Amino acid sequence: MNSSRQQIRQQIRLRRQQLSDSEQRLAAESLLSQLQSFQPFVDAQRVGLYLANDGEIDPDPIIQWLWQQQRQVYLPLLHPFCKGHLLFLQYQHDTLLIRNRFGIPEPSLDVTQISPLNELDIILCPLVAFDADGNRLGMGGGFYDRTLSRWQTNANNKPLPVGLAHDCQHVDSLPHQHWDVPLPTIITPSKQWQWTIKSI
Ligand SMILES: Nc1nc2c(c(=O)[nH]1)N(C=O)[C@@H](CNc1ccc(C(=O)N[C@@H](CCC(=O)O)C(=O)O)cc1)CN2
Ligand SMILES: Nc1ncnc2c1ncn2[C@@H]1O[C@H](COP(=O)(O)OP(=O)(O)OP(=O)(O)O)[C@@H](O)[C@H]1O
Repeated sequence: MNSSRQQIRQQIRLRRQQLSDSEQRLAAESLLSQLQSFQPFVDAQRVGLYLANDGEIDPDPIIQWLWQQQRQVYLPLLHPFCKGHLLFLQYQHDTLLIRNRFGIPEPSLDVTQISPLNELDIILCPLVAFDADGNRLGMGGGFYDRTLSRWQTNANNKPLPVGLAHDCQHVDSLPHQHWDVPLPTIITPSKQWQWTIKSI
């Protein structure tokens, strides 16, 4: 089970790393257009995002649009004490970014900039692969699984998780584990995938 997760991870990571710069730019612009017709995104004031790494679809056009619209953007920071957990800190033009141990830029720890998770309206998540049932395979740290594990039971059902991916990250089916959190929506440059998630 684990080795096949690992194999899929490697295969799909390679696939997205091989996209050219112009394919990446086009994908990123198309993704913003898709989101602009997704109502929960249009209504969101506080949005969790990420900075592109490893060939991930680049949220930069989304971030620029949100800033223009005076919405708030939050980025993940690896929790300094709580292994495997993320904090979300506000990202503004002048936010100081420092590379984490994976080489991904993240805001430096400033407690005044932290948002409680359930005060984010929506969280746009990176992923490595997704399948026809909305199962998500990530980089393997379990960070987003832990972050999203309680969204459905939060009183306000926030934040709404939405996966972002290139079309080539879709696979027929993924082996999943009990801690995997299926996503109700995944958006690619060409399509909005929606699933009804059974309430728990
Ligand atoms: N852009 C982005 N930011 C993110 C994530 C992500 O998937 N994408 N994360 C989502 O969880 C968290 C970071 N998780 C990550 C987990 C593993 C690796 C990684 O490159 N692993 C290497 C091994 C590195 C090592 O162990 O030193 C590898 O698999 O090659 C990167 C990020 C938080 N920030
Ligand atoms: N909700 C959780 N509570 C405790 N441990 C968890 C939870 N979710 C995942 N884990 C642990 O994290 C490890 C990695 O999980 P998994 O391979 O599913 O990560 P991933 O979804 O690929 O990564 P990520 O969410 O960071 O993008 C697993 O070994 C699992 O034990």
